[in-house]
Amino acid sequence: MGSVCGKDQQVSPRELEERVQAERIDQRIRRETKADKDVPKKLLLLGAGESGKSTIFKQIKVLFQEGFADGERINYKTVIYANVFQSMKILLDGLQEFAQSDQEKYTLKASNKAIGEELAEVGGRSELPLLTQDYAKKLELLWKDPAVQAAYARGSELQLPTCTEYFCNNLQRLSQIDYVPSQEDVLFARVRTSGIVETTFRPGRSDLYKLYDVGGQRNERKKWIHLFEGVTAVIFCAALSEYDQTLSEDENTNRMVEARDLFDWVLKQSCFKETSFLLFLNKFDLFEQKIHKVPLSVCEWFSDYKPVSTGRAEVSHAYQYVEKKFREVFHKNTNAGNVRRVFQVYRTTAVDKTLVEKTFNLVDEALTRELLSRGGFI
Ligand SMILES: Nc1nc2c(ncn2[C@@H]2O[C@H](COP(=O)(O)OP(=O)(O)OP(=O)(O)O)[C@@H](O)[C@H]2O)c(=O)[nH]1
Ligand SMILES: [Mg+2]
Repeated sequence: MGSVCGKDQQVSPRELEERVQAERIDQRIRRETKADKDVPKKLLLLGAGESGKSTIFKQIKVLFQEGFADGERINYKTVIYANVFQSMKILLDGLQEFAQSDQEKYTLKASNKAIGEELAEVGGRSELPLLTQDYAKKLELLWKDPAVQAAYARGSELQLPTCTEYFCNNLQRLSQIDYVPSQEDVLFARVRTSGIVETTFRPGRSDLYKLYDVGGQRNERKKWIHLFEGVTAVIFCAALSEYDQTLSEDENTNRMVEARDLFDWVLKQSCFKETSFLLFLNKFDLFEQKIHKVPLSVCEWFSDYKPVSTGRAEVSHAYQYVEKKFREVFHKNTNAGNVRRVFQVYRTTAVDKTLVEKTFNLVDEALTRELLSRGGFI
């Protein structure tokens, strides 16, 4: 705000008094925010399995820390290879199941049958091999086989990892002798989180944050409770595109319904009465593809959804509907008078670095504004 007295200006006593007052507030903000900058604000990433929490966590390292060094990326090679072999094994098992009702559509080309048998056996081993160029050629033949593509189109019924298409479209590159995974490959690599991981970061010149990532599958959730004290904000991830999928740990429960019930449960926790909630409606890239093929109403929570049109307008209409449903859950659990519990919804694609950076700038802005408002500064 600068000096209270301009050189050439005539200032009335009332104006002077206002300026002195403003300068005092400014000084207090500067003092207190400087002290606060060194005390990390606690952020929890919560959400069901495969909603994208660890991918957001990895992006923090890429965006606000040193990224993944060569050595760390090389360590991801075995994870990526395991993702590839397991994806193919799931697709080949799926073929067998689907072939029972449509033999012709779900049978491999005669020239690929022997390769299919070999790779189904490899994919089932507990110790998976390295992806040699020979394996990559065979996997590529299978991936392009119309029967495998038909099974992939029904991937929602198969518990296929989200990264299947990304890695299967890059088999040649992945199998080069000197292959070192790129930062993007690391973001797509799927490892189920078990336990709790934490990191401290500062986006730009802003506040210091401590971010916690947890395992989202049901058997992991009992560990969450140890983190619930002193939380500035919960980042709740829900995968938008999984409205037609069931849980990998319980094939009778729809993933979106699980996300709703989990969100509801987290909101009810007494430690979070005044905690801010940042809802990341994630996997938007996959949602916008799927919405044209699978009606939103297949999910029981969205049974009354009516599409309005086709194309981009429909994507946006469907997204807004889902956002509204989550907002209802938040408001059902939050008294109208509780202005302290800030709620923001973000449409995210966790594998998109630029978008995650923009989202975190918005998150930082929202949390800073909210903390200033709590301190009575604004
Ligand atoms: N295409 C796409 N893939 C995503 C997105 N977000 C996450 N993924 C992929 O989805 C898979 C699962 O993501 P994770 O970040 O491991 O999910 P999680 O919530 O940590 O899962 P748990 O550790 O089991 O709780 C990974 O292969 C990610 O690369 C997204 O927005 N778009
Ligand atoms: Mg995880």
